[in-house]
Amino acid sequence: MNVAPARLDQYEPVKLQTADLSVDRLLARYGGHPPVFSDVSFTVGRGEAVALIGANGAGKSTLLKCLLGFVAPAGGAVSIFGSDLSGLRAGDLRRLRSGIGFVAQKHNLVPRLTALSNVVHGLLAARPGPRSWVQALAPVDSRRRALATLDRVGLADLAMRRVDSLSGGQSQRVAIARAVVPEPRLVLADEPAASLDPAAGEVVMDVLARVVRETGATLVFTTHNLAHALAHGRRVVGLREGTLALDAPSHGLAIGDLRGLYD
Ligand SMILES: Nc1ncnc2c1ncn2[C@@H]1O[C@H](COP(=O)(O)OP(=O)(O)OP(=O)(O)O)[C@@H](O)[C@H]1O
Repeated sequence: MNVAPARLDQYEPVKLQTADLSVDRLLARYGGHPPVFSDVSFTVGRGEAVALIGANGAGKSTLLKCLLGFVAPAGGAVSIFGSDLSGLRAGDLRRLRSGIGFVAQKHNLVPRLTALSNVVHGLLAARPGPRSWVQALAPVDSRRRALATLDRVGLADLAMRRVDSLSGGQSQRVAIARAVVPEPRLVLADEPAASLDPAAGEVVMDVLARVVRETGATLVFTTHNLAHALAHGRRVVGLREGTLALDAPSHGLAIGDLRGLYD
């Protein structure tokens, strides 16, 4: 992989005070297994969109789990919104997580509920404790916000349809609406288009990137689709052989530059 050192040198790191997340010499492992990766450091600035790529098993999902605090670092540190996750108590970690929107490869919507109800749930889930009761007592406001968000992902017409009657691409757009309706400062997406056909995948990635950009939120998404990585990531971060092998602005990269990550 010959792009890594040059690209890392070229890249001007974002200033720490504007960072929404930073990963410093991160080492992740499961139990007594060898590390998934080590010495991974990068910073993502407020409002940036970053694509995270790498071969199967490189550790992309593990890295997202570290960012959410579901996998504790075995070495190094993860900071989100300026807080070192290792220093947070469980309640504070839960609160921090509730400020992060998450889109999974397979949507985790409630199939028997309408698209609208699923998006309303996104609002309630983001307000743990007594405030969720406040929302529950103000369903008109919640439904109005949820409907406006469904409109932004192009699904206002299908708001009252049960999710189990929607296509995979439509469901994934509902999942995006559910993730962004509380206006999170950070959105993480783990292969959001991977289970869709190419056309639906394009639509989902376009919608995700646009809606996140419109809210000014920061986006980190994993993908195996290198065209999606270059089109929707302002930066591309690559994992290979257990460490960071690429961190570069996407505008100077071509798909061929990324193939070395998969050798
Ligand atoms: N809960 C777990 N317990 C033990 N090992 C795990 C666990 N989750 C993942 N791994 C291992 O960690 C490594 C990285 O997995 P991870 O899912 O993070 O990779 P990935 O880059 O997201 O892969 P893919 O592109 O296939 O989704 C793999 O070797 C995987 O088998």
